[in-house]
Amino acid sequence: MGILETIKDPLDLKNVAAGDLPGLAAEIRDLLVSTVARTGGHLGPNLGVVELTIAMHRVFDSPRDRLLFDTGHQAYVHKLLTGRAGDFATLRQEGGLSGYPSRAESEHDVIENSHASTALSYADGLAKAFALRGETDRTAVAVIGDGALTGGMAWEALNNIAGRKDLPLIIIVNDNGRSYSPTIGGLASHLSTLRMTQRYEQALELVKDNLGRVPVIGPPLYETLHGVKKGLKDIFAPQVMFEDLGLKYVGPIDGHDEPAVEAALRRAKAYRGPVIVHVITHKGHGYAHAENHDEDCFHSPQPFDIVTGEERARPHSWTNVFSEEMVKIGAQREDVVAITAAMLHPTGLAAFAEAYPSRIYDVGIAEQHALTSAAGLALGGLHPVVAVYATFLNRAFDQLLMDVALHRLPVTVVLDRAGVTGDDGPSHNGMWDLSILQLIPGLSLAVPRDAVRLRELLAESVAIEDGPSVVRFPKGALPREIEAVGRLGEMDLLRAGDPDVLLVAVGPMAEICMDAAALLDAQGISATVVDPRWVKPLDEALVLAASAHKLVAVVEDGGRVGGVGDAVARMLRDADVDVPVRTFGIPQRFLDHAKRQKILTDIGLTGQDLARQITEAVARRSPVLERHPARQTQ
Ligand SMILES: Cc1ncc(C[n+]2csc(CCOP(=O)(O)OP(=O)(O)O)c2C)c(N)n1
Ligand SMILES: CC(=O)[C@@H](O)[C@H](O)COP(=O)(O)O
Ligand SMILES: [Mg+2]
Repeated sequence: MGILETIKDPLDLKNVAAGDLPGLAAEIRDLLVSTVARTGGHLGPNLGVVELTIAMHRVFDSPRDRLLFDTGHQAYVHKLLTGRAGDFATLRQEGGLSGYPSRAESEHDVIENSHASTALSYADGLAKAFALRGETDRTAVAVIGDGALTGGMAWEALNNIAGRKDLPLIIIVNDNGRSYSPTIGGLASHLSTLRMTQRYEQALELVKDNLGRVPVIGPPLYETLHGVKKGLKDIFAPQVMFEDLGLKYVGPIDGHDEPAVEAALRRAKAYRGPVIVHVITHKGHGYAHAENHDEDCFHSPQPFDIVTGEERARPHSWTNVFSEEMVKIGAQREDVVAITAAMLHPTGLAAFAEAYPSRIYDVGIAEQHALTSAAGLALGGLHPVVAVYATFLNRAFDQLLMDVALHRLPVTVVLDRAGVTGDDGPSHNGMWDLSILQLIPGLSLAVPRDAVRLRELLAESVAIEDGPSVVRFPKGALPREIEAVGRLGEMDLLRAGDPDVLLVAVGPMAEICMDAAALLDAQGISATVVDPRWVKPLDEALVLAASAHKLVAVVEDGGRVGGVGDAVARMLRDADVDVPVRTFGIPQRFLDHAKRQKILTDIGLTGQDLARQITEAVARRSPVLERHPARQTQ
């Protein structure tokens, strides 16, 4: 029996002999690699925190102490140590373990995240709550990566935490020098100076030796540690930064030396005030294919071959088309620059960066800054293209509204992973943008239905110079191309029908709308299909088209509340066109993780389901169909 099998609860881990911990770490790594090779997932980040997570659970008493993982993508080891090793094979599968902390899964999971840079704020609040309730024995512990530490919220939290010297709150900076790519910016340079210096090994030894000697209680202990640190301070300037913020600093600690991490955490815990423990780890540690993976150390690989490290081929995707197109646009337009929030490769901007290295800005995990910095670039005479995942744009709503749109600035935002993404669960689905973007005055919003339209609409978007434009597309493989049979204003007519139903197909929903139309035809219901291409502003031609039909059905891969369907209904109301409008989209709830296609099927976004629902709707409204109910069941 392996050691991991004996750990049903963190308490069991505390009883494992120190000499057995390297064996446990090796077991965990094997399980991480063999599982993620099959399921895909966040391998590199988790391989890097094996010893750190073991040490955390040996030192703290979860769930009485609260262990928080920023972003949450590196919580697999935590899951394994909190009674979920037996279920680990179900990772990221429908009904199985989530790829992030999940409150439904375990009392040891406190927050459900995946959006970076929030954990310190949660920890701040928890520590304040413990204090106010007199629960003085409890400690809030947050692990945050060097990447997540580039996010503005983390610094807002640090500022507050530094203001409350009485709160027992431990911030573990898991510094592996990388987000996906190497982490950028002044903070990253500070940290990397510390890591890269030739005297780093010497420093680790010095800290380790001194940690071994100091007593394990209270502030006097910290003063001893402080003395150690002051000694280091002479050698390394960068750590002064945290001290200058007023936060106690312990480190740097070799994050793969479990006893050293444990010792540092015990001392930090004993201090009973806010402490930063700076831990140096290697992303992908212990699996050579991850460690040597230049692009992102297997940050989140597809399923892969364990021996060769070769990932399952990714299909030609929307991201690839955007990537190619950006290089072309860059050649034609010297004023076009691009911004990524620490996701150069996943957003497809790497090719642009290679072609035009002076025109790419990686701003770190800082979507708010990305948008307002884009506004500045636009004020300076450039046309920025900001590429982010749709769900992360939520962060920067106010910046897009007030800093870009109010100033009518030419900024193009490109939203990848729009609509249902699936495997990453509720926080990753890009189901908010179609609703929140409808609120922004002067913003133009394009939704391409296929690769041809993505090229077309991206070109049209960067040509807009009097306000922001957005292009959004989903995760994964490109759909089949659907050619227009005509044009209605700016809209593409995909299928001409008689005046029964007008299907408004929002971008990639065109495919299922065409399927539905064919099925409806077989039921004797004629459907016209239009793709508006621009869902904001909506084309006036839609009013005329709608008034010529008995029912309008809008189909979108966004939340139903406030989305395109609602915009169409409002437009028709305002024009006094009295045609019923049905909206089909993502129900306004948090969707559990599952495969994207499975979720789309479950929520009725398939040709067959649409046809069924529209048939029912028509039947409810049409006297003809009511008189001939048999037609409904054909
Ligand atoms: C707000 C937000 N923007 C972007 C991302 C995408 N993202 C996920 S993990 C990651 C890098 C995280 O780096 P770090 O915090 O250093 O953790 P590591 O993976 O290196 O352990 C990024 C950019 C995100 N999760 N949240
Ligand atoms: C944690 C995070 O935000 C990313 O790592 C994300 O999970 C990647 O998603 P994709 O696999 O769709 O690029
Ligand atoms: Mg990192």
